[in-house]
Amino acid sequence: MPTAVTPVRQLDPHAVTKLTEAAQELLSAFGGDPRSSALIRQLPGTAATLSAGIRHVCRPVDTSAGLYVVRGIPVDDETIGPTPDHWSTAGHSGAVHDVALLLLATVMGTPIAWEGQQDGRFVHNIVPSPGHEEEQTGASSTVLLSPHTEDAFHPGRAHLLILGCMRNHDAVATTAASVRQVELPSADVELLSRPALPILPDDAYAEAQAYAGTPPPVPTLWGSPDGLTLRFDPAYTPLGEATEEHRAAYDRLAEELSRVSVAVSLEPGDVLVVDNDLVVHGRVPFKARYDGTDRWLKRASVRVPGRRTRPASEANEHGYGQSALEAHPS
Ligand SMILES: O=C(O)CCC(=O)C(=O)O
Ligand SMILES: [Fe+2]
Repeated sequence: MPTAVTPVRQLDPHAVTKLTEAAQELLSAFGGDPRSSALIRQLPGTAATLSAGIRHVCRPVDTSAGLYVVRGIPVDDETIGPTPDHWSTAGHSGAVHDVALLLLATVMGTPIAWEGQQDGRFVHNIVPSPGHEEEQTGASSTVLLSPHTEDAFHPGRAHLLILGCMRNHDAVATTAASVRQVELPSADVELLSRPALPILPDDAYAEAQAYAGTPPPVPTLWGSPDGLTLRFDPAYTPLGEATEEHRAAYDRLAEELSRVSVAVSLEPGDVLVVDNDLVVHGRVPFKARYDGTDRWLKRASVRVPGRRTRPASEANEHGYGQSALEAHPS
């Protein structure tokens, strides 16, 4: 896999100071709790005070790679404390980074959360957890986290996925592959644009997995007015139910995604922004230490109002009984 030539957008020191101060002020005003609903309500007001420089850095993706890294935010390895060994024990650790991430997310669109995931938090902690090593979720480690669209099972999934790096001593790479860089015969694109198979809720959504409704078949590719987009999660797609022809086309897409895949090894302070309609992401395997020094990411999800990257038919999907909560009305 080639090492990423990732577009990097550098924040100037002035912008970083402003962002960090704004995050700190918000946090102090709401008792140090980044989950405070009053703090979440205040995000648009505070985000509106951020500089034109930050707004420019947070502009939409502008290359076929479909992603970028925002660089320049300092992370103090001491202050953030040890890496938690489960999202549920993260408490307020690294809270100022939660708020900074939410401010950037609010400049880009509307942050969303899921009641059924990480207790409804708007910022998830992605850490390796004992007992979850081999899952296809953010908590795994020893297995390859295969390339996927985030929350692919759901029509309300994020347009943008944001991963903020707190710690990554072993330079464990996130992988990313853009559909805008694959080369596929038009017959494959046509076939994969038909709704043939459902995408089932992933292991991070226990409640949705128990949903009784019939899983709706969804297209894998879609020629949107803004270009080709994808919705892809092979680990949760019942490929055995597809025709041989369909499966072969799906496999060719997977191979192409693997061919164009890049490895992005995040450094503390890096904020990776992935366009979830263009890019599938995953992670290479690694060995967790469980000694407080493990890799630690913070994740936010964003809806971008007015986007035309999804087929209209998605509006009829039940979403397995899950719904996303928006941080503020879009
Ligand atoms: O750990 C990573 O780099 C990515 C994990 C992942 O798939 C996610 O956070 O959505
Ligand atoms: Fe993911």
